[in-house]
Amino acid sequence: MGNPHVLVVPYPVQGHVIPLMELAQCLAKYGIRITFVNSEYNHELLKNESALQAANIGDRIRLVSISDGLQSMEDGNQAGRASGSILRVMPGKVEELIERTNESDSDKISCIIADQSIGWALELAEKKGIRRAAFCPAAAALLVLGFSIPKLIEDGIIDENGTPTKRQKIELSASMPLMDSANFVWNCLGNMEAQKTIFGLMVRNNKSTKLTKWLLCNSAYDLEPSAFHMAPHILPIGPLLASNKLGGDSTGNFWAKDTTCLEWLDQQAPRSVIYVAFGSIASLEPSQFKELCVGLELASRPFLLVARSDRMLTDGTNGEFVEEFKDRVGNRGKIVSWAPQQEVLGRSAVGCFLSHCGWNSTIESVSNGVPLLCWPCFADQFINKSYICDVWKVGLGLDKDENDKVTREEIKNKIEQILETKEFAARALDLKEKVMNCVKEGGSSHQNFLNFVDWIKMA
Ligand SMILES: O=c1ccn([C@@H]2O[C@H](COP(=O)(O)OP(=O)(O)O[C@H]3O[C@H](CO)[C@@H](O)[C@H](O)[C@H]3O)[C@@H](O)[C@H]2O)c(=O)[nH]1
Repeated sequence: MGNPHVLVVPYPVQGHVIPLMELAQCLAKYGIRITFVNSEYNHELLKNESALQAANIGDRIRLVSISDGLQSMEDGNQAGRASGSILRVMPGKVEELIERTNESDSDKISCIIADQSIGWALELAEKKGIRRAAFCPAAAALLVLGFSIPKLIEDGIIDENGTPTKRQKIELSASMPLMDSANFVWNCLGNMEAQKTIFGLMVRNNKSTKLTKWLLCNSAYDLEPSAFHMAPHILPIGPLLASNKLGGDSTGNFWAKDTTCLEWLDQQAPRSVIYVAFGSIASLEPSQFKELCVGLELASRPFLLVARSDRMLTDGTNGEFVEEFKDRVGNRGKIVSWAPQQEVLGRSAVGCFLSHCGWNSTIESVSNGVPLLCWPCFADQFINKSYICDVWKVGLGLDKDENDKVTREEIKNKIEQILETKEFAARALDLKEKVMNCVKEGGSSHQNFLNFVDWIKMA
């Protein structure tokens, strides 16, 4: 019997592929062979990524592609539509891949690690008699919220479709983040169709997750003690970061990282720079984007802004505006279309991170002791914001005005407040130490990971 062979199946968007790729590399270090399944579109973006090639551990990680039924990256970013299409097309393709791979006796798949948000992959593993594990790239609190759906219905907080019966704030248990029923992950997606699809999938995924005893999560006991207390079967193995591996760059990026910003950062004073990025999906509408830029300008401090041309600069007028803006701020500001984010957050020049609060961005910031300014846009980002501001107290929220806009004054004021109030940086450094201890040898996340490796090798 050769080394175990694990099939890793992420939900095909950037914020899920990066942490699953980190997990794949951690497993490969322990001699486990990996077949990593990408959608055709993502595969094209990833196959030339130099960091990934460099980090390939011998021949242990093999990237393969299958169709996900989506026509474009943009389709993939429409939560409801994407999930529906993925559900129709991907299971059949993954099944074919398993059958093809298992034709060879020496290559048989011994385990499937499926993204928790695609529970069908666990159902497929069960049908094929293959051992299986689920991995959640988001907070354990999101899983706990999902598990609480029957109780939320029973208590009359939501109806059978997930629609809140009234607007209210709920706390699933003490020290869990407060959740606004208007911002439940399934009902801040923009339309009813998306809500129904995502809500239905969460209910189904709750059931599929029971098909394995391994429910891993990219989090740590020290980050979410109450959530893990409520659902002790969730096992944190995070934060999974490039810096936790043998070293090297973060991998799994769909776009080329502009590393010129690292040289620029190294010329700035310690804790002076505001790093601004909204992950891979969120976008600001043109007038809000301009207001953000003017707010950064008013703050009179160095800033590094990630503005992808397909998300932030969609309106033609933004392009022109950005050129004028760049002229005005000169070397005080740096704009890139995709940053090496994990490396950026590790630089001493970064004083705070203005973020949409995707879970990866949240834990990357926390792991580097960087305080956050929170601008959540959709899905779990509101829960993450609540952790940052109310539970860990390592950040501040950016409030919207009566026109639903974050104004330039609000941006300038909150930047000043977070950089000038020393307690935010002190608490962020304290949290960093606790969290990084979890992934060190002997730490709780590390131990969970080793137990998981042992289980895979028992096959
Ligand atoms: O210039 C950039 C911008 C982002 N990143 C990386 O891209 C990832 C972005 O992930 P995340 O912060 O989680 O944001 P999204 O891409 O929006 O992630 C989706 O997936 C997450 C995990 O489930 C959810 O928490 C989010 O709400 C959801 O939008 C992170 O690893 C970043 O380091 C870069 O490397 N360079």
